[in-house]
Amino acid sequence: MALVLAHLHEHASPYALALAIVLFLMAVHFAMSTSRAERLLSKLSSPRFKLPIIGHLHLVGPLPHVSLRELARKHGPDVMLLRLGAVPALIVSSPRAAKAILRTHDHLFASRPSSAVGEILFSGSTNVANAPYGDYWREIRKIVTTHLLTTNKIRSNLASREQEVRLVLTEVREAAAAGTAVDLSELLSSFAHHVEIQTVLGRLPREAGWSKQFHELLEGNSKLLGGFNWYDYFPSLARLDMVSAKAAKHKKRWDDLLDDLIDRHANKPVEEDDDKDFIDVLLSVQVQQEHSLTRDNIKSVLMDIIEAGTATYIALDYAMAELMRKPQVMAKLQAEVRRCTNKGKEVVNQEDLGSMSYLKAVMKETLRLHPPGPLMVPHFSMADCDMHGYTIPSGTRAIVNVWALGRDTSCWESAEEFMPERFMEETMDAASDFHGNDFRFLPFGSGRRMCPGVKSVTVTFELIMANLMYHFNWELPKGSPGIDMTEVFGLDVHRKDNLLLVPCVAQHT
Ligand code: HEM
Repeated sequence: MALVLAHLHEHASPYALALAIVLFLMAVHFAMSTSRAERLLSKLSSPRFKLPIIGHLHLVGPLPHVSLRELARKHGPDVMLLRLGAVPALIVSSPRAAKAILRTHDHLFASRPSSAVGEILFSGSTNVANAPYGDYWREIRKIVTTHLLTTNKIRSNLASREQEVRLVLTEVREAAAAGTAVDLSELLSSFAHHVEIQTVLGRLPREAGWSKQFHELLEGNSKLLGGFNWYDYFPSLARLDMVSAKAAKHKKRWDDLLDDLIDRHANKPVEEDDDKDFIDVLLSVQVQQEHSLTRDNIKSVLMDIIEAGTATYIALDYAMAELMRKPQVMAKLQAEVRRCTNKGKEVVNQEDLGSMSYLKAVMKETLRLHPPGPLMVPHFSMADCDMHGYTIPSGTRAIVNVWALGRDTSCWESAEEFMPERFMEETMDAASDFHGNDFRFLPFGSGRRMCPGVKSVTVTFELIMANLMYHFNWELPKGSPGIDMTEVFGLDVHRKDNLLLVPCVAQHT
């Protein structure tokens, strides 16, 4: 390069020479910073068997949370470095390391890595979950937490939640009367998504077609964004037309639906503050110009909220599956719910839930064993930091294996067993919660990027579970081989098979 510059010095114009010098300096800077980051990362523990181009990707099986735990046991129980294609990733597998990333260095690790497909689907990653750390993320996160996920708003949405519960109960009662099985997975999925759709669209009358469209769109998201996607690890390939075109086509379908819904809201007057659904809120924020939100920003945030129903459904499905595998736990839960609810109630409501401590323990235990996002959403560092004697360079992706934390045998007794009692008052783990303070148990994450939906999910989970326990007894269909807990890894981790159960109306009601 120096020879080329000397040659240019003799023969080229001053302008070309200046340009060449700038390019040369940029190349030197890039090479130096890359090699510095590489040097720092190479000090971290890492599996030896790395292949050209794909790095360690071949060591990650179809259930990445499981393979990462096995690899961590051998190569880095706290942290290890994996080369996932072109991307170095810090795999965090112990409470101590999770605390370092999500508390001690939370301010440095609070960004998100960019994802080529996420950029297209969320109009430049302008949803809350994918937005890089900065002013824009702070603004939209504040809008979501102050207008949608407050205790008051959750309380004012209770009527619509209870209405969704009623619809589920009606379907289950019909199956009970006919003596047939219900597809509880399907029913819970539709319930959890409707709760979120209702929050977003509340003011519009329910139209059956939307639900189907949202369902298809969410499935599309899961296919494009789910799993250990190769295009996240080979960013330059992701820009190839094939992937981009698919994502752009899918995004167009989201746009058509959301634009229609936003237009309908914009053309209808809103009277009371309490009647405002989330689209109203976002539109009024836009009109008052409190924040510079574009329509694309609004659509990205709506997609986040609608997507969130999936994790709630997965938690409910696992809870019912575990209860069916442990009839004594189900009986104990039913006894509590029936004891704490007045006889003959049509719907167990939020006031009844307060004293149901075993129900709360069942939710915690479900999320300990089956966090719907076992690897959370990746974090991304914005500056160098020192951790356990290593310097982690800026621009490193961190993947926290919360599934492995929840099953760590050095932290939990009988770690693989579904035992809600561990979270009851008389035990050591009773004080443990999922609000991001116990680093053994992080189904909602911790720190600045922690899930803002915790309170909302808790109410939804408790309400529907209490009602299913209060009104019905449950059995497996005749000849059923039992509950299959085989998992599938996608955008979230869920059970492979749908849960088919035969309900029977409980006599006490
Ligand atoms: C069982 C249900 C749910 C689980 C297990 C769950 C879990 C998570 C996790 C692990 C994260 C990433 C945390 C991190 O990176 O540190 C997250 C982020 C997020 N969740 Fe949830 N979530 C659930 C339901 C919901 C609901 C119902 C909503 C809203 C209505 C919601 C809204 C969000 C948003 C907006 C983010 C992005 C936060 C950010 O990046 O700043 N989630 N969630």
